[in-house]
Amino acid sequence: MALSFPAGLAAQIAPYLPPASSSSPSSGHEDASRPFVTLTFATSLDASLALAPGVQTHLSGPLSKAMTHHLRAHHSAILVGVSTAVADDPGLNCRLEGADLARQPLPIVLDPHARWEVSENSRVVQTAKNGKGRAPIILTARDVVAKNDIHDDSSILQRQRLLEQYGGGYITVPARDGRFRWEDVLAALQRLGVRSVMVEGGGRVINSLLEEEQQGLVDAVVVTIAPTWLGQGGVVVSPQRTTTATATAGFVPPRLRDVTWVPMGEDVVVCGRL
Ligand SMILES: NC(=O)c1ccc[n+]([C@@H]2O[C@H](COP(=O)([O-])OP(=O)(O)OC[C@H]3O[C@@H](n4cnc5c(N)ncnc54)[C@H](O)[C@@H]3O)[C@@H](O)[C@H]2O)c1
Ligand SMILES: Nc1nc(=O)c(N)c(NC[C@H](O)[C@H](O)[C@H](O)COP(=O)(O)O)[nH]1
Repeated sequence: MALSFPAGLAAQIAPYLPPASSSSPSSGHEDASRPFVTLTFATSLDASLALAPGVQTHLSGPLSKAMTHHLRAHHSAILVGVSTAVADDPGLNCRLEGADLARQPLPIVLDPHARWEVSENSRVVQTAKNGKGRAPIILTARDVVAKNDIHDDSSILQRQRLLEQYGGGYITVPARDGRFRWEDVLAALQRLGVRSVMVEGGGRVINSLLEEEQQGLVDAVVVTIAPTWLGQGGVVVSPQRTTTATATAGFVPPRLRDVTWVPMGEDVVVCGRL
């Protein structure tokens, strides 16, 4: 069913959206060499994204869910980690009333080891096939693809061919110990023509972007807080402190600035900048 997001709420979120064009003076995003980055997710009162790894948990109420789709309509890409793609089988499209293909964001999946067995049955592929969204681009570690693409029958190549039919595919990014540097991820997106990306999760993706040395890459933060406790054992947002920071008495924890709290039904959405 198509979602709708009230104009009054949209006006309160507007200052945190990426600029319509990179030359907009209101953006606060001076660096045209990389895309505008919005970090956004829904959390419980105990900072959980899901009841357990691999379990999809609906936290957002109808209004904050519509807000997420409003954000999707204003970004050129949506990024998730492979465990979210596997757990949720997401559509990764904008399902707002009147959203047309021209305004659909490009789904990006961080999958260094090419673990996601994306197929014709995956919801994101079905969505692209039905003209309701775009096929995903999967970012894979350079050495993983190098090992596989010499075999014509390798499953990565089959998946690549499937995705290419709909305009998606794999691209490779340098990795160290199976991890990409966010600068390299953003540079790859920039080369694809992505001007703005919303990073939706899951836990490992969010925590890695909130590590001290990566925070400078985040332009806006939009977090939905739902009035529930998921309990221990969930997927928790709690970034690693660096060794020096932990050992230093004067450690100043990261804090949002330019903060706006927007009640949305039973949830509250907190917007800010890092
Ligand atoms: N509430 C929400 O807003 C929300 C949003 C997204 C996902 N989720 C939930 O979160 C759970 C998944 O979260 P998770 O933490 O298990 O996994 P995840 O979705 O963060 O994916 C983790 C994987 O992504 C890749 N990855 C992450 N950062 C990387 C980096 N810097 N470089 C290279 N690869 C990187 C790695 O392969 C890693 O194993 C699911 O249960 C899903 O339903 C909730
Ligand atoms: N805003 C938000 N509220 C939630 O309660 C929840 N579980 C997610 N999860 C984020 C995740 O990135 C995607 O929303 C899902 O993977 C589903 O994506 P689709 O709707 O199928 O496109 N996001």
